[in-house]
Amino acid sequence: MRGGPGPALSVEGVSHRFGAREALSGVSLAVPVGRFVALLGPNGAGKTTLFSIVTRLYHTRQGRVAVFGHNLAREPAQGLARIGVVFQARTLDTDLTVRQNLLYHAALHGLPRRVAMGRVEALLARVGLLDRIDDKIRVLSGGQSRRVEIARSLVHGPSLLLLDEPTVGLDLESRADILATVRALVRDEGISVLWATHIFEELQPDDALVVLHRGRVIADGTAAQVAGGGTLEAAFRRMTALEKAA
Ligand SMILES: Nc1ncnc2c1ncn2[C@@H]1O[C@H](COP(=O)(O)OP(=O)(O)OP(=O)(O)O)[C@@H](O)[C@H]1O
Repeated sequence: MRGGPGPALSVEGVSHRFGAREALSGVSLAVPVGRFVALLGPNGAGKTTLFSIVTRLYHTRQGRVAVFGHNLAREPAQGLARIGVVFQARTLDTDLTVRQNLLYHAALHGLPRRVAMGRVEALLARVGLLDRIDDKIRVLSGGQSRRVEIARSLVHGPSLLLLDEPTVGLDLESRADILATVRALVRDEGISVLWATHIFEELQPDDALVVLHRGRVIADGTAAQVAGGGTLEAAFRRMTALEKAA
């Protein structure tokens, strides 16, 4: 089932501290159903902390997070079942094959093996890696491993995909490839996506964009609106300079 009440992801007034350090301060954003939303912020902006809250790795004490209308504080299982995640750090077992990694993930989600086998093959075809299904992860390139992680994140049939800087460390071609794969999931399958990045060039003018800086949302709109007629990078520098001066 896709859709349901409310946006795919709704974050309202979320704050988080690590001791004295405030990593997030009153962050609100939404990922509408079937949209690609970019969360743009430099290192340390709070992107990973936000992902950790949305995936319930960290407990939210302040604010509210809802996934397809399920408040994660009250209905965590229903909300989390709809989420697929590609973490910033690599999380595949390099000594197992592509197939074994994905089947293992499917088993963790309680999928019957026969259903899982079919789904794994379909997803690998989707990310262009069906011919590598019996290769060990260790022989794949960085970009190919990322595509396997994207396939794995979809094995349990989520409708909201969270990707935390999935293109970091990849060459230009692999970056473009990963981005195209994810945009196709949005366009063809109606998956809702929150894509965290610090790379301005990954955005298209009509992408929905949330700019995070030092734990606060400093801009929200389409990339073209936020860029304000210039480049996104120039707009970002202007906004953060204004903040420093304030
Ligand atoms: N476990 C932790 N303990 C203490 N401080 C932390 C912890 N995790 C993150 N922080 C701090 O919280 C702030 C936000 O970090 P976070 O990793 O969320 O940012 P980010 O936008 O994901 O950055 P990056 O692009 O480098 O991953 C930073 O100041 C960071 O040093």
